[in-house]
Amino acid sequence: MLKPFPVHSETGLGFITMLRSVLRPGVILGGRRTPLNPHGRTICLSGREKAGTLAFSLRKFTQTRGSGVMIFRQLFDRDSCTYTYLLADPDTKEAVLVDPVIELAERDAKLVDQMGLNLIYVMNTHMHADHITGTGLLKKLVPSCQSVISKESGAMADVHVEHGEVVKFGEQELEVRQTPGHTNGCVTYVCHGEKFALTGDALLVRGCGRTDFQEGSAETLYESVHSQILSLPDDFALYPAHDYVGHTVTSVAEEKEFNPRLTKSKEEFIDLMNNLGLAYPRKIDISLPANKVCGLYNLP
Ligand SMILES: N[C@@H](CCC(=O)N[C@@H](CSS)C(=O)NCC(=O)O)C(=O)O
Ligand SMILES: [Fe+2]
Repeated sequence: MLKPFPVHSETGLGFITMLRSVLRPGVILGGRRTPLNPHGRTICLSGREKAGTLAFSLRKFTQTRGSGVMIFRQLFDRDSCTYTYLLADPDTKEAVLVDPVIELAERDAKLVDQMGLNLIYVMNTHMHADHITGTGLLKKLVPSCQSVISKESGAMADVHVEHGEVVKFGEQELEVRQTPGHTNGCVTYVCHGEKFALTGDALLVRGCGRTDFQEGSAETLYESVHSQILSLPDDFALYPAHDYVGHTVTSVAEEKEFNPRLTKSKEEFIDLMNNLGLAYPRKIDISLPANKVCGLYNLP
């Protein structure tokens, strides 16, 4: 049975307060209270949902879960369909950006400034092949921040992280989990306190990263995703680095049930991934050399 996944709040209202505001007393379906959307319209439940499945995403400025509070923003690049994440500790104001895009580095720096945050790390989940990372430009725009990427990526950075290490900003923590297969340097950043993971291109919503370049391996990806991501608790939210059809977030439970690639056997998965027949990313020839030096290459 799916459980609702965590909500990352953007208004300063607590999780419970927000849930109360969308739960209308007395609306029960199949023995469960039925959430309404903020406009008061009942969400229509499919057959599967009526059987007890309800997954929904509500997003506000800050989120309180237990004693943990984190500022969480998901930002989007329409050209490369990349998600960039801004995470911050509201008490110390320390912030990190994950997977920024060079064309939108000024947008990201402006948001950090407007929110009064102190950007300490600009991080990447892997060496991207489809766009130039905003890391180098952000380091110019916010000189005090440091770049972060995995040691395995082979890319230049101020800080190289390895499996099991923890990135701290204020009281917030991200565990580094090595999830190779899309590239050999891919990592997933897991936030246990807020119950979510930033999966990069290892796991996409109802999909996964391709494995046909950058030392990709379908077998390795299958093992990484199952052992390091889908082994997290069912209600962990999973945020990808890309989405091409409009999804924003998923959960461990959803992907274990609905991912059309990763619910297959390992042999079927390898066969599928080795026959995707995708065109190479348009910008691969400029992105890889630039990202090897954390996007500092030929900066304007
Ligand atoms: N059309 C895009 C590239 C699309 C693409 O290859 N995406 C990658 C992630 S970026 S390295 C991927 O792994 N896709 C998985 C899939 O199943 O599509 C462009 O030209 O940039
Ligand atoms: Fe990628």
